[in-house]
Amino acid sequence: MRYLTFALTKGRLAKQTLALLEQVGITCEEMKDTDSRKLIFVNEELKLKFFLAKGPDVPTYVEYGAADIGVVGKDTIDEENRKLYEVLDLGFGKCCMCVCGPAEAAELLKHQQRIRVATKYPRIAKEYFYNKKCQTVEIIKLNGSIELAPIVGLSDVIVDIVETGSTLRENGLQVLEEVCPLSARVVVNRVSMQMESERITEILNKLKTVL
Ligand SMILES: Nc1ncnc2c1ncn2[C@@H]1O[C@H](COP(=O)(O)OP(=O)(O)OP(=O)(O)O)[C@@H](O)[C@H]1O
Ligand SMILES: O=P(O)(O)OC[C@H]1O[C@H](OP(=O)(O)OP(=O)(O)O)[C@H](O)[C@@H]1O
Repeated sequence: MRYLTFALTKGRLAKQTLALLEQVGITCEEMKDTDSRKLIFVNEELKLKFFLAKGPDVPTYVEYGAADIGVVGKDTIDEENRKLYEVLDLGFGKCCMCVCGPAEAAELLKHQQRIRVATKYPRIAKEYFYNKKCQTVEIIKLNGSIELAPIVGLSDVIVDIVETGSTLRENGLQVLEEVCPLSARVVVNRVSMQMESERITEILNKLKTVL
């Protein structure tokens, strides 16, 4: 039997992903050693391999078949736009993609023809404003601390993830429009879905019973 490989997202989603897999008997003791520099982990009994990667790299590994299955945020799936199947909503990592800014920017969104939008998610932002059809946007790609942009005058608004809203509140910003709800999803390589359909379906069915 060949190994099935999982690409899991490092960081915020990792703990809940591992806990969920554990609930359905998919365990990997080695992976819990957070001090280790080891990158790939094996469960010989189940013939499974696991690795942790940066979120935006997970869809890449899955599209190319280097991983059969991935767990990644919906934001990253939409932004990366890779060829893969999105098969299951895991219901954690819940947050919302929003257009945010200072209260005054609400007027700009209604009336101003051209606005500047800072974001880590240029594709999602472009598509959102394109579908609204009423505005020309200049998208400015940033890599973090997006809330800074309207404060220092780099942009009028931002498109970013809001979870508790505390980052916005602490910086005098607010949600102006909601783009879409987000959560962690399971993605599957297109060929693996055909070739390993039985094993993958069994894993997905087990996961569904604990969601
Ligand atoms: N408050 C939040 N902020 C950001 N992402 C969140 C939040 N809550 C849930 N998520 C989800 O967790 C995923 C991974 O978040 P994480 O913070 O680990 O990555 P990141 O912020 O993109 O990475 P990095 O900190 O390395 O830049 C996101 O893609 C998103 O789907
Ligand atoms: O609504 P909240 O609960 O405040 O969470 C949202 C914040 O968390 C994320 O940033 P992250 O911590 O990933 O840091 P980053 O800005 O460097 O990406 C996101 O980009 C927001 O800034």
